[in-house]
Amino acid sequence: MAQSKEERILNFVLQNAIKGDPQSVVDTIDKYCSQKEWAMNVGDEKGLILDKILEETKPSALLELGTYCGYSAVRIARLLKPSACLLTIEFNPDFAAIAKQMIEFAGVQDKVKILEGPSETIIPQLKKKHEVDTLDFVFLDHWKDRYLPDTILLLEHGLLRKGSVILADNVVCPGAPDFIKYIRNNNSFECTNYPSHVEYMKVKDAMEKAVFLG
Ligand SMILES: CCCNc1ncnc2c1ncn2[C@@H]1O[C@H](/C=C/CNC(=O)c2cc(-c3ccc(F)cc3)cc(O)c2O)[C@H](C)[C@H]1O
Ligand SMILES: [Mg+2]
Repeated sequence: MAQSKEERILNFVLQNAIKGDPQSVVDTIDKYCSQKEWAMNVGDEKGLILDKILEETKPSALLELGTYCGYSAVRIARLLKPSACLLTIEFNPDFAAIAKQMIEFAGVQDKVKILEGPSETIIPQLKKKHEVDTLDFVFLDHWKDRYLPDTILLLEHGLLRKGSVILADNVVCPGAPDFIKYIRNNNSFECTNYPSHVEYMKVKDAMEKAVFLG
């Protein structure tokens, strides 16, 4: 069976990165995806914005929507304090399997839990089944037309508290216009836009940070 692009990315990491070193895993994926095959990881340029916001927020309870190959899960986990935990939701079983291996190779498996399934099913289960109280940080990077419905779901299930940070990738390209319209017009959120570029390209993109005001 021919290898998928995602399998090729994982194999390149297994053969070229340093086991147990999350920074080397992040750098190796960026090297492969900028030189060999483009892939929709948040990447190095937007990754630095993500890093900075994480260092400012110092979150303990984190949620990511759209694990894909696990690039941002490793990137986020490498900055977390020992007691912090990232829950990352991925509904494609092949990608979830690749991300699991990526996360374990990076040595961050103690801080990351992959929840396999659709976000709309798993989000309502977070409090009872996954012992979440409220989330300090949410990274949106799944299908762009799901950012808004899933944000509303988080609110409906009482998963955000005063100060919770939502960070959304790709609000320019591919774009998430309904999410942006909603969040910027909702007085319960304080929004900041971070202009950048699509990973590994010169195309304009941006990330949006929305702090929930309670
Ligand atoms: C319906 C179920 C919803 N619930 C769900 N529940 C769980 N998991 C879900 C759900 N919906 C989706 N996922 C998973 O998340 C991932 C999907 C990620 C999607 N990301 C993009 O489309 C993108 C495109 C570009 C781009 C830029 C420029 C271009 F020219 C081309 C492409 C750049 C970027 O940075 C991008 O993140 C993964 C593939 C998919 O299985
Ligand atoms: Mg993205």
